[in-house]
Amino acid sequence: MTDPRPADSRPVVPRIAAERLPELLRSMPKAELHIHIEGSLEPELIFALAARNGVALPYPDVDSLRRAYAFTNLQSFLDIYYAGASVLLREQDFYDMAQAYFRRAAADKVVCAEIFFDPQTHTARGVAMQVVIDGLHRACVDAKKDFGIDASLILCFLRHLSEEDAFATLEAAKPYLDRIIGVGLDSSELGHPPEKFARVFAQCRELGLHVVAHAGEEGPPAYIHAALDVLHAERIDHGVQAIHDPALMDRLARERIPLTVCPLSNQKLCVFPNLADHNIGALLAAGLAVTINSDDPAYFGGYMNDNFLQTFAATGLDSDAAYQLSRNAFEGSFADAATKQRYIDLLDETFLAFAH
Ligand code: HPA
Ligand SMILES: [Zn+2]
Repeated sequence: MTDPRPADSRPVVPRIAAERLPELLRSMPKAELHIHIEGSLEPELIFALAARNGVALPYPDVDSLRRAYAFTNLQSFLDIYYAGASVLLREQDFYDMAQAYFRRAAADKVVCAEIFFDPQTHTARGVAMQVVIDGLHRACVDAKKDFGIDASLILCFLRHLSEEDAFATLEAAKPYLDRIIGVGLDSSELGHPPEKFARVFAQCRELGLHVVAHAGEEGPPAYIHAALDVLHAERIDHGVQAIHDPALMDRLARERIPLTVCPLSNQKLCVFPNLADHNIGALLAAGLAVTINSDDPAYFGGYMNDNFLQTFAATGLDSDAAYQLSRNAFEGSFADAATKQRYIDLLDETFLAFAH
């Protein structure tokens, strides 16, 4: 069998026949680097938690809530996403939400999950930072025990809120920084460029936290430049608008900056008209360190395997791309070098098993 890939550091992995691709995509080990845990809250759990906590919802039942999931852009989603999160009040609620995600992720062969959470969505409703972090952290510890998933937490600042609010959030999180691997930036992108949070992120870096940021989901390439140059983001969440800036594309490829791309999210929020129009193939072909992720799986119609299977079916990506996407995620994770190698060995073993 000939291997068409360039003779760089990549190992020789066998190409898998197209008819076995769905099975390969389902069974290969994965890292999920872009998942908002509040976006994993399924309508059934929203209603169960609302009943448990005596929270009134503006929808009579699960089906009518689900019918409201017809989004036209990022903001139309965020409005419903923040409303859904209003049922989360107690430590056990955060635990139950995260545990449900880990159960689904394990079924999709996720072995490493770096989870975003939005504390301001909760502290603004009077829920203490400790309640949020205690529940999520306990679920992360049990994820290893129950599902074999290495799970860690990334605190996201809401960019539609002020710098002052972000600083207050960082202050409230300081007693718990040993349970957080990094910080991110999410919520409404347009009109809220990364520069707004330059000083907050500078302090986060001084505290030894990893830094990621949403940029170039709906916003222009300039926001990706700013995430890299001003916030010193180590990964770009989404980043698909980089395609409009050739110099930026060169830089992202040269520096191997991971892009945590979320195809079903992009489809549901009308970033691309159809999945078949997604630019993931072009980003990969340009040598960018692209990964596939679910973003807000309960709202966008799919978890990791749905994202992989539907994207490959719609765009015609092959098994070489599958290998590269999974490997990019392991290399782009914040795991230590030995753990990354263990993940990559697992990936290689899967491909070798499929070749026989
Ligand atoms: O896709 C997203 N973009 C920005 N903020 C978010 N918060 C949850 N999901 C998203
Ligand atoms: Zn996101």
